[in-house]
Amino acid sequence: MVKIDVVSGYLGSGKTTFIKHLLNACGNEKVIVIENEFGEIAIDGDLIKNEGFEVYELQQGCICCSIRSNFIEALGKIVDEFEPDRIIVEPTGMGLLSEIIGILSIPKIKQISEINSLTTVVDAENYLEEVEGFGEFFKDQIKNADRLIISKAQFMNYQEIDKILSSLRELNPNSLIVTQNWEFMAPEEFLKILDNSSENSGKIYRGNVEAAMKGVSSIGLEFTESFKEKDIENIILELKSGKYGQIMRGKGFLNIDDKTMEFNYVGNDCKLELLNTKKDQKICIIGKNLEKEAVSELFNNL
Ligand SMILES: Nc1nc2c(ncn2[C@@H]2O[C@H](COP(=O)(O)OP(=O)(O)OP(=O)(O)O)[C@@H](O)[C@H]2O)c(=O)[nH]1
Repeated sequence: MVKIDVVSGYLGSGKTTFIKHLLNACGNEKVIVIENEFGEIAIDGDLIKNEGFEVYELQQGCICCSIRSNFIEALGKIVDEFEPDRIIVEPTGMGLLSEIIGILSIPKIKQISEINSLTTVVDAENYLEEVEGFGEFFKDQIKNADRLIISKAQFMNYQEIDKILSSLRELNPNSLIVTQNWEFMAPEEFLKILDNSSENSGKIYRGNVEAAMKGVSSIGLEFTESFKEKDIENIILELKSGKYGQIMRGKGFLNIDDKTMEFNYVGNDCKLELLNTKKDQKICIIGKNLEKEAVSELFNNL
């Protein structure tokens, strides 16, 4: 039986980062990662392929709803063709863990695989704010998990972490909760989190996300010309202003002053990190009431 590990979590919570740590401990296993992206431009798959791992990408919709059948087909195909020991599934940040559990429980999938772990990554820096507007997503992802992994805990103080912990415990009293700073964890510890047994209530909670999903869309942009640092700083300020809609996530690769940078917009903050490999320039932006044309002009009319 192929083990399936689902790594869910809200937009930008740290799912791909967690998976990258985890893969470093899977040396002797044949692992395939299924990456699901909400938008038409794939970013996470590139980040994992960069590290030399096998990735199967499913784009333009969530595997839990609009491209559910593609997910079922992909699982069958991966098991048949690659015979992996383990499949790690990263749903989109808007994915519903309840629906994914439902899919993994259909007889056709249960015959070839078994759920090993249901992890939800919780972003310590943004959780309390984001849960206000997107509570039903969080409830679905947190209540149905058997492991809750807190990311970016090192940036918070004890009182803030306590507040997050009591909120998580209220939603899910049984699950394992990990608050360690990832930078000090050995890769094997990440794997142990998934492979040691843990519990959840066994009841499936279905989030009612219709209201939270209203007006959410994404845009994918590709570029050939390099950017100047000053231009990107201005673009980030503009995106933060709210004039272009509520930016929920931005990610991708940009050439800035001849350097390849990873662009990461999470919460209301944006980070640019230097990459060692050259990349095609592309970004994906997800937002509520997104002014797509204006966003495109912002990047293209410099
Ligand atoms: N320092 C630090 N940064 C983190 C941690 N987890 C995530 N990040 C940063 O948070 C940003 C988003 O992380 P990703 O791993 O891409 O998040 P994601 O959940 O895969 O994002 P989506 O798939 O787009 O929803 C990146 O800039 C990461 O470097 C952490 O524990 N520590």
